[in-house]
Amino acid sequence: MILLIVVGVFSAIFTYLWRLWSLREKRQSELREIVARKRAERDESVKFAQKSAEKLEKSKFDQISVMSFEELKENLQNGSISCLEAVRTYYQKAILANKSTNSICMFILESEKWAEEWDEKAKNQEGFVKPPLFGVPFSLKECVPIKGYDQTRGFVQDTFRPTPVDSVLVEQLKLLGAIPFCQTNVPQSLLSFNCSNPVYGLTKHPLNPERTPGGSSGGESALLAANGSVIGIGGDVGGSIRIPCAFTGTAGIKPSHLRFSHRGVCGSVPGRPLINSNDGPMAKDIKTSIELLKILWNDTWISDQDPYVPPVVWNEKEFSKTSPLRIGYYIDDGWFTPTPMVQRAVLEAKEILEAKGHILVPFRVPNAYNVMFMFLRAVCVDAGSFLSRKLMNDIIDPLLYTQVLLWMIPLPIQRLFAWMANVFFPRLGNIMRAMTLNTAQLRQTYADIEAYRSEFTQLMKDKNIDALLCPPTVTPALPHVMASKLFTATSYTGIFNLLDFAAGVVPVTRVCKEDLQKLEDEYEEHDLWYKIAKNGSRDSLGLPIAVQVATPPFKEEVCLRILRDIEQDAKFQ
Ligand SMILES: CCCCCCCC/C=C\CCCCCCCC(=O)NCC(=O)O
Repeated sequence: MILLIVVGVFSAIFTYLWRLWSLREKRQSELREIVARKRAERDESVKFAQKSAEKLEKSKFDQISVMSFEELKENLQNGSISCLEAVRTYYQKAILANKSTNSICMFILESEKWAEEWDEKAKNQEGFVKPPLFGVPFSLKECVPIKGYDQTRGFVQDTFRPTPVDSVLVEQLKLLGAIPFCQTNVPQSLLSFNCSNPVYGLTKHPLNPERTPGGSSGGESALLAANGSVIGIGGDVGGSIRIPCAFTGTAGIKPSHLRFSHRGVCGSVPGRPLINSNDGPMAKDIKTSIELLKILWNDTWISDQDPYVPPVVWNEKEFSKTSPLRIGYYIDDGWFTPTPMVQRAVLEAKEILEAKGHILVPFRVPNAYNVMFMFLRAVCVDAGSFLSRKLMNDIIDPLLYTQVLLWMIPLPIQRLFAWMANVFFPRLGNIMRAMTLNTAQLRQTYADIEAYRSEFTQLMKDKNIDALLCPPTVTPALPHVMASKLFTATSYTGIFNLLDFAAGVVPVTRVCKEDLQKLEDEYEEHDLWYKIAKNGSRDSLGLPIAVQVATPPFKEEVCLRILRDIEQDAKFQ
């Protein structure tokens, strides 16, 4: 009798598990079919762009392909090249860049027609005045809403659900004459700084296919670095513009969150009120982003569309001041010591700024140990359950396994691990306590973030500091698999989302032999994360290294002025 009951219970459990497994397998095979359809659609879009590009004369391609953003704009304005020629040139350049990087999700098929329409207006419409970005092609991170295209964020379940309207930023760029011509790749969920997802695959660093171009705007950074685009739009919740730029030697800025509209913009986790994200420009240099932002913030068009955006226009007076600034700098935030190459870059940028007359003073990040804790708790507002649920209903990208595994551990067990980890790996212990257990804890963290914002900005005021200079992350571009394991290296970028500062990066130098020697001799492996950082930084000779500049909200012009000052004299090539 007992035996029968035992056998019955076991077979019931087995049947239940078997059904669950079969359902999952069925779902996975449906998802794989969807991926195949989406990839076929992408291949078609590449063919379309290739066919269109072939219609462009080689001499025109050679002429346009070497133009900077400024030159492109000028030549389109004076009519020596047409919008269609510019777009076709960038189809060709992007296809080439995509071959080595896999950075493109989709070409925007209407871009050819939009270019023709602008050319037609310029030719035949009486009294037509060319808008300032007339015919300039630009690329878009896949999650930036553009009408008629998916924003999957790397989730298979979100394919074939095209968005019905453009984001305010895309609408503005189009009105100003710019032509969105392709969407670029992201990591699944966006909450990572590698760049891989089951829909579009793995994006590779243009200088080393074994390494990541960063994330989550990694398709943008790879495409720009491989000369496939002249300007792109990325998005940043914890470093997603700045880390990809730093890894690939490109430049970009995340403005404070109220300088652009957020209407219809879908980030990684919706509903995280105190970790403020923004879209922002990315390009080969900061000069290009400055030119673009001057145009976008020329008037109050954005706040006329979206009353939540204050009517703050470009402050040329602030940008073109020549008086010296007081800049706080640090090479270590007290949470994660950067590798020697990253520290050297900050010191070199400091010298450049001092040579330009600015005053650099050491700055210590207050309460650094708590910043990453607050950041993670306030990003994963629901202890990761929104993302876990989405991921469980999808094909999970292998590069996300570490993160997913951590989220899957039940909260009480996370706390138990935290207690044990405190003994041999205190930083992990700190992080394992980060997921919130209840709304009271979350409310307290919001209160702590608000208090931290006050403390931080007061400290800057007391020390009379206008801006901060610091590393953007801990290492050069990492091998693909290491990025999601080192998610706590986002302390350098995440802090400025938590503070809602403007923050941008410019490349300053490249990894040299002395850096690698110092890495071996001096960089200590206090725990597993340091070990990964050290390992990931080996064999990185020649990879770009950037610095980060941050300023309080609505001081983007000061941030850009400093980034420009660094860019002008940095010996980065
Ligand atoms: C038991 C502890 C579990 C901790 C698990 C944490 C898993 C990692 C979660 C977040 C990592 C934070 C990385 C931040 C990268 C930010 C990238 C970004 O800016 N994305 C843009 C966007 O989200 O829209």
